Amino acid sequence: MAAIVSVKNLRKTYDTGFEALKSVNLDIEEGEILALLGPNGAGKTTLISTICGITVPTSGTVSVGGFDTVLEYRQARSLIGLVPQEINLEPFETVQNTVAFSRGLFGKPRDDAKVAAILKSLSLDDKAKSKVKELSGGMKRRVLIAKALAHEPRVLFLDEPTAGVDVELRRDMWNVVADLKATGVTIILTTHYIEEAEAIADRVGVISKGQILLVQDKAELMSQMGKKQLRVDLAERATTIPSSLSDYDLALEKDGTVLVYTYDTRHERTGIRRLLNEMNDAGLVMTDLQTQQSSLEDIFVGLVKDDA
Ligand SMILES: Nc1ncnc2c1ncn2[C@@H]1O[C@H](COP(=O)(O)OP(=O)(O)OP(=O)(O)O)[C@@H](O)[C@H]1O
Repeated sequence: MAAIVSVKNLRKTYDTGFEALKSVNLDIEEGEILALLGPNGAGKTTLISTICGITVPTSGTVSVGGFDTVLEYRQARSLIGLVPQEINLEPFETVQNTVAFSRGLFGKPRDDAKVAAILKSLSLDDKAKSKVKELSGGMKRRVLIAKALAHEPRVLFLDEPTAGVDVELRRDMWNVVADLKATGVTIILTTHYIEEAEAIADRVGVISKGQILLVQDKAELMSQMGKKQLRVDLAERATTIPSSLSDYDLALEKDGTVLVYTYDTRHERTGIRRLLNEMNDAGLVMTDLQTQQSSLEDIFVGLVKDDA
């Protein structure tokens, strides 16, 4: 698949001297959902607003649909829809006008049918004539998305779309995002919530302290999640792993006093019983054992901690 957004060596240092982005490189494929995960202050909003051309980069380039976001701002910006973190709607305006007005801002001709279709796709058709202030929080979030889609962008950025919303509304938003993807829109969302990335992303990027630490296919990350470890305390320190145990994914830790066996929980047989027998045959005496599961959360926390 071709990259619709290409970020090259992007740096952003704010006037305060704070380096919010440190040479970020990222390609976003057309039609994918990419979730950018990161702790508070990691630089997620800075990255999104720089890609969208709202924040000017200190150096580096961003292209969207082949257009440079600084040199060809208008063309690039017309391909982008941005759903901000904060609800920034005009309370006394109707839903329909809010969306139609936003379309006009991008120089698109008036098209009532198009606006109606966008509202319908977000189940807002029966609210078209309602004033924004009359809507529930969930409906307002849908209006924000409708507004961002008004000029028919090809790439939609959602900055923390479910921050502070209840579980039901979060799931509702996930369905909205999945429906949008089905229409061919490329979606980039930032989130604090690991389960959100798990639920909807095709790829997951982890950002910390202004750097992208990893961008990986979610299924691959999930397969790492499926890994479990058995940690066996040994009665005596071992210097090498006996060759009779070479079929197992084993490592020695804690100066040879702990043998760690990594296995895939999705396999029907873990091989633990056989391993313990074979360890016994090889003369390795165990004094205790524990198992631990690595999760996306562990991977994420580990990455962010290593970066500290
Ligand atoms: N206009 C600004 N001037 C100076 N520093 C800024 C500015 N905007 C953001 N920062 C700093 O840059 C860092 C990254 O902020 P950013 O909002 O991009 O992070 P984030 O990952 O989106 O965080 P959150 O999840 O809390 O929204 C933070 O330390 C923030 O204080």
